Amino acid sequence: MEKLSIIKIGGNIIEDEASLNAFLKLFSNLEGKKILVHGGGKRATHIASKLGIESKMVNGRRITDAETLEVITMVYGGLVNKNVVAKLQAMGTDAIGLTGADINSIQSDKRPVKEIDFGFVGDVKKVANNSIDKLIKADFTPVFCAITHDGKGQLLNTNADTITSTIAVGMSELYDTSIYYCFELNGVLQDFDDKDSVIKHIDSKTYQQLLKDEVISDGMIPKLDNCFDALHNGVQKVHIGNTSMLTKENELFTTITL
Ligand SMILES: Nc1ncnc2c1ncn2[C@@H]1O[C@H](COP(=O)(O)OP(=O)(O)O)[C@@H](O)[C@H]1O
Ligand SMILES: CC(=O)N[C@@H](CCC(=O)OP(=O)(O)O)C(=O)O
Repeated sequence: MEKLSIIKIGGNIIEDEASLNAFLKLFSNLEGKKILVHGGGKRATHIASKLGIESKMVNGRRITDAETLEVITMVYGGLVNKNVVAKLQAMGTDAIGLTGADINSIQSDKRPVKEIDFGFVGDVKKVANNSIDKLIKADFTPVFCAITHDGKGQLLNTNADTITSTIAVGMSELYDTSIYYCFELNGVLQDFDDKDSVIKHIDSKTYQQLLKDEVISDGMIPKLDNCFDALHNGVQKVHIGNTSMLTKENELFTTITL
């Protein structure tokens, strides 16, 4: 099978113009078939606050009422996505920006209300791998933002890490698929105060121990859950690290296996 890399960039990279440009240069030069997924949670929180809208997060997920959905649609689907696409075009990569509604690429169900009502948040149901593959085969580079739809006209907010793992699972029917979660740190850290204390390898067993020892917290827990979901469902390899892990020179990052 041909190789496909799915690369996700976190909100802190997007916030820093120099880091974003450096990452996009690496991404642009990366050989082989590739898909980019971006978040932008920080930017959404910032712009919402300028509009007088308070952001509420529960378990790392944004409570998305109708007003917040308008903000995230403008920020993820517009501002961030189109800037990234324009920068990639300037670097010679024929990028196409997408939400999950475009070419019906990612359908989701509105999250059912249990203890918490997350509002317009979607849990991914179906990835149109063959439609996405048409773009890839035509030599376009898809750039996805953190928005899906329910197929009935409703846009839904969906965490970018989850979008990454579910696209990767869908595409693994067609390609030998690897995920690269790029963020501002060098990888999953043993000691949060020592930025070089990267845990080079995590498997299901060591993950349970890390949880028990409270070495990982916050956004890292759903990120790792997404990694294991992907590995259980056909994805070959998952990596977490800073953007330079996309180069052959950097060997300091975390690899996740089952
Ligand atoms: N052991 C750990 N190593 C690295 N990051 C950790 C660890 N435990 C918690 N984290 C937190 O997880 C965050 C990454 O998750 P998240 O904010 O969802 O990422 P992203 O920037 O990719 O959206 C880091 O910024 C860090 O604050
Ligand atoms: C439902 C939900 O929480 N969606 C996320 C989507 C953005 C995202 O995931 O951005 P980062 O990768 O930059 O965190 C949010 O609105 O914050």
